[in-house]
Amino acid sequence: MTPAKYDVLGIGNAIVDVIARTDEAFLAREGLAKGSMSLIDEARAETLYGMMGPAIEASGGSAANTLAGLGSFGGRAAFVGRVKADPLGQAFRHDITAVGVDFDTPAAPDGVSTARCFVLVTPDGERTMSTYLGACQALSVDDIDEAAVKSSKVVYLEGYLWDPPAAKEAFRKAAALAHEAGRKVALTLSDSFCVDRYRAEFLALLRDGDVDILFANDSELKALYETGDIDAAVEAVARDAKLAAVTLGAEGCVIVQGDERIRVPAAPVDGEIVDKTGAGDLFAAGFLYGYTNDLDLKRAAELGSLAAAEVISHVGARPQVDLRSLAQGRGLL
Ligand SMILES: OC[C@H]1O[C@H](O)[C@H](O)[C@@H]1O
Repeated sequence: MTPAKYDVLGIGNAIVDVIARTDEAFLAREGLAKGSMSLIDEARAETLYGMMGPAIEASGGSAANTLAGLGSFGGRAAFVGRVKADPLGQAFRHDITAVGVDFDTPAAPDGVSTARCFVLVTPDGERTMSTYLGACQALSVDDIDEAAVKSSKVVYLEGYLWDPPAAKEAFRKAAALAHEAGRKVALTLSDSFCVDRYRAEFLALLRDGDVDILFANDSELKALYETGDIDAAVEAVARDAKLAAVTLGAEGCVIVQGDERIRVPAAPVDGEIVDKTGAGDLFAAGFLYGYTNDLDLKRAAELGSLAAAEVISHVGARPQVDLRSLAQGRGLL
């Protein structure tokens, strides 16, 4: 196999987050299920924005957050996703390339605007997201660069890609190309409601061997197997997935490979939990950095836990410190 250019090539929705604090009463009034991601249209996006308190805008998007984290660890990453040639699209491109991630997907010159995710953060740090997909809906198979995919150790795909109509074909093409080249395919389940929408397809991807590494949090995994029992869900995923990294919030994580279970505690958070947005994305960043740089699974999970703890200590889903230095300071690299 030829040497890889990238550790990870990620394909995902290119989104700018609009983040504001809120309270439980607002969520209830607006019919928003706490902790979930729901899709909204442009009219609803404008209404919601009008009702939100003071907000900050910051680049987001689940897979993009993961790649930004991977870059911060010193990994080599590329992103595929669609923005429009508008100010938010330019900001998204600036932020991801500024952390060293290659992003060559051209911006759509016209049509709907760059995607926005309205992130409402309650006092307990939980985030509730409403996403207007905008320009992401134009992502298609034509955006998949065969050479880049084949030259990446891992192709990382977000479950949210099942929402924009043409993106799942891009997803399937990238996965097939990666396997043709002897590379690995990773999938994050993204959100328990997303799992509810596409459960059968996600299970088929696992059972057909289209996915080599699965990322899920406890609610996503329980949704996948339609059980309230996380231990039962872990045993089920052990049968279906070659390798799974399951995050369990304050309980840390468990890495599942055949009969092996590697449990790693949550890393301590510096101060209080401010905003849980991006916790799973940054866990995946650390894990994939370790995995693609030949560290053992336990160390990879420790890097994931460290990155997740950093991102929930502040507002926004991208790291605010150099993760490589942080990991070196903790003796993990
Ligand atoms: O996982 C968090 C991300 O999901 C949504 O896609 C938001 O953009 C946010 O940054």
